[in-house]
Amino acid sequence: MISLETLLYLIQGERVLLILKKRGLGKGLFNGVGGKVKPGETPEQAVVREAEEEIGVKPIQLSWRGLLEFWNLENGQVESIHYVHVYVSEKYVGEPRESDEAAPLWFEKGNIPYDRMWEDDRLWLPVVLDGKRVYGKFEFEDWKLRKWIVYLLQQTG
Ligand SMILES: COc1nc(N)nc2c1ncn2[C@H]1C[C@H](O)[C@@H](COP(=O)(O)OP(=O)(O)OP(=O)(O)O)O1
Repeated sequence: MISLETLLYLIQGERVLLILKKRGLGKGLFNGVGGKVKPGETPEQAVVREAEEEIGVKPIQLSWRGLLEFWNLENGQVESIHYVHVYVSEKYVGEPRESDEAAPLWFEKGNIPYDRMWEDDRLWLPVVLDGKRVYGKFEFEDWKLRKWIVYLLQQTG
C-alpha cells in the first residue's frame, strides 16, 4: 500500500497542539492532526478536512514544512509506504475539541512527549518547530525504526 498523508501542528506562541490518537495507525500515541489524502483532494484540502473532523478546528493559514517518507517492512518485504506532507498553522478558527478519532492537548515546545510518539518524531519535529523545513526518509521493520536520513531544506522566500 502506498498512501499520501498529512500532518499538521497548530502553534500558539510557545505551545504546540498534539492529538492522542484513539484509533487507526498510531493508536495510543501523540501525533499531529492528519490522515490520508482522498482522491481528488490536494494535501492542503485534506489537512484542513482532517483538522475539522478530528478536532473541530479550521486552519486558515498553512505553512508547508516538509515531506516525510515512512516505509514499513514485514519479513523483508515492503508492507506500506506513507508520503506525508507536514504543515504548521498559527491561525485557525474554532476551539480544539475531542472526537472519536482524537483527543487534543497543548504542550510546551520544550516539553514534547517524545517517549509517547512515533520513534521518528524526535528526529525531525524539533526542526519543524524551530521554523525550518525538512525532508526525511524512515525505514521501519514491523513499525520499529531501523534506518533514517533527514535533510534540512533550503528556505525559500
Ligand atoms: C511511522 O511514522 C510516522 N510518524 C508520524 N509522526 N506520523 C505518522 C507516521 N506514519 C504515519 N503517520 C501519520 C500520518 C497521518 O497523519 C496518520 C495516519 O493517518 P490514518 O491512517 O489515521 O488516516 P485517516 O485518513 O485518518 O484514517 P482512516 O483511513 O481510518 O480514515 O499518521
